[in-house]
Amino acid sequence: KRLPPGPWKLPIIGNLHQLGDSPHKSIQRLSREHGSMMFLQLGAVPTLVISSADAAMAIFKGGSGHDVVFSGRPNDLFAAKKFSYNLNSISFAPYGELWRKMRRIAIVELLSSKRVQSFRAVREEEVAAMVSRIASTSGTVNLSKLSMLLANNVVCRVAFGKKYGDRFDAVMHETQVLLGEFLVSDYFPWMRWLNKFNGVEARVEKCFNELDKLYDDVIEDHLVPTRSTLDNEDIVDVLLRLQKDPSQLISLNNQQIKGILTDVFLAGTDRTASILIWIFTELIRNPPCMQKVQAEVQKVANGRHKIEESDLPNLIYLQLVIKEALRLHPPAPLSVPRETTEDCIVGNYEIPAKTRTIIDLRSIGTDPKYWENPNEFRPERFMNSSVDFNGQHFELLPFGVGRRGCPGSNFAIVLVQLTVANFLNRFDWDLPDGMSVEDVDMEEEIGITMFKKTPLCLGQHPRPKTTPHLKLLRINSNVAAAAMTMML
Ligand code: HEM
Repeated sequence: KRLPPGPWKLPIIGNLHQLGDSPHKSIQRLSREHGSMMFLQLGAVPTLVISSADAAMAIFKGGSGHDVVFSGRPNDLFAAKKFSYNLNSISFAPYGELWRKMRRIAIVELLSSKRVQSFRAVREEEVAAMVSRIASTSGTVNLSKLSMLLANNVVCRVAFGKKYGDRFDAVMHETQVLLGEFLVSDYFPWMRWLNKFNGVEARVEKCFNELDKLYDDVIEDHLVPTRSTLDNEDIVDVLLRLQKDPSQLISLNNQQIKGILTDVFLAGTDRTASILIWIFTELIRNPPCMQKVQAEVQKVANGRHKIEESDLPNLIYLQLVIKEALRLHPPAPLSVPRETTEDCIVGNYEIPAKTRTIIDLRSIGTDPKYWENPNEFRPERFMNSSVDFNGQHFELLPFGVGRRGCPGSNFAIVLVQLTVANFLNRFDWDLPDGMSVEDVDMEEEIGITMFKKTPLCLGQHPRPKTTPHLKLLRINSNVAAAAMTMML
């Protein structure tokens, strides 16, 4: 086969030894040497890495015909298979009828603009509660921890109707760890027996059983006959309603409902929290951007303590800041792995069926062909630019691309905007005493979501309440002048 180029490989392990502790960085480095379509042999798994906008375009641009072939997911990742209820989730279902029907439910019922809008009160209440919590803290706050807690609270209420607190936190954290862990059996399927001896299987079973029990409890809470969902269905309500609806294309079984809940939970919590942390990390390192975005937020707040969702369309610079953070720090930098469903030819290369495909979203977002000074945080680059993260612009793909692209971007972005805006409206932020901008640690911890390795701890200083904007005062003085004239 005319495979794409790649580094030399060792017998049996292939290129695995070249990935090291930070696979996303090693892959980026190797791609620079071998090209933006690179072939790696990871143990027994043939792997294609796509790392430029042009290479992504060659596969996913409408009309190339390859999008479908690259829409499979691997079906033999040990932890993913278990936590997706044996591939009964949107993220891990094989490309085909089941996936299509579940994805349709996600798009039409769970994550549509209307549904996201119906969760507005939850977001506003939880962000306000977090602002009060920060205000009552003296000294520095751990923004990494609080971002995670906030995202978790919102997703719990939106998905389950109430917060489940520590019980959920712990089990979700362990699920993430297990999904992100390097497992020998994922690269050498004949070594699956190893998971029994190194404790992985026991950990996965324990964690899965806890999660499953939790879902059972949540579902039971939703089945009490007195429960009223007239005005505000949560995601479990919607899924249970669809389960009973004979007009649906699919009658979801409980395994599938739980698989979808895991999708929502993992993506909704971690990826949202991760980008919040990176946004604040970049703002604290770039004081002019911080001042500019804060000035914009305060202008729009016009003396009010709260930024509401109706204010968000007016926060133009804030939107550029979020786009720029997603470009430099896509929360899933290597996306969710794909697998080719059949042999295909891309450009000059032959790509065999069952090739695992990694889309290196970070390399794409920093492709020097499309981005000037790609590693600098410069939100202004998006001014007067139509480039967006909706999967249509191949140089910016933080939410992935093609038919398996992320269906949850609306859900995430509105919470991110609301949180950043309110945190900037209510507080000034600075680095803890003795720390300078150069000391901010940018090291990343790669799992299925890429977090900042060391927690982001910042000083917060409540902002004094400002008087309403001058324009309003001017209106008031005009009203006063008119009243005076009338009196005279
Ligand atoms: C900042 C937040 C988020 C980012 C950066 C993100 C990113 C991604 C990426 C890169 C993928 C893989 C796409 C591909 O294969 O091309 C993905 C898939 C997915 N995401 Fe998100 N995501 C986010 C938030 C969410 C939220 C909030 C939800 C749901 C509540 C969600 C649900 C999903 C699902 C279900 C898939 C699998 C889609 C499929 O296989 O058909 N995501 N996401």
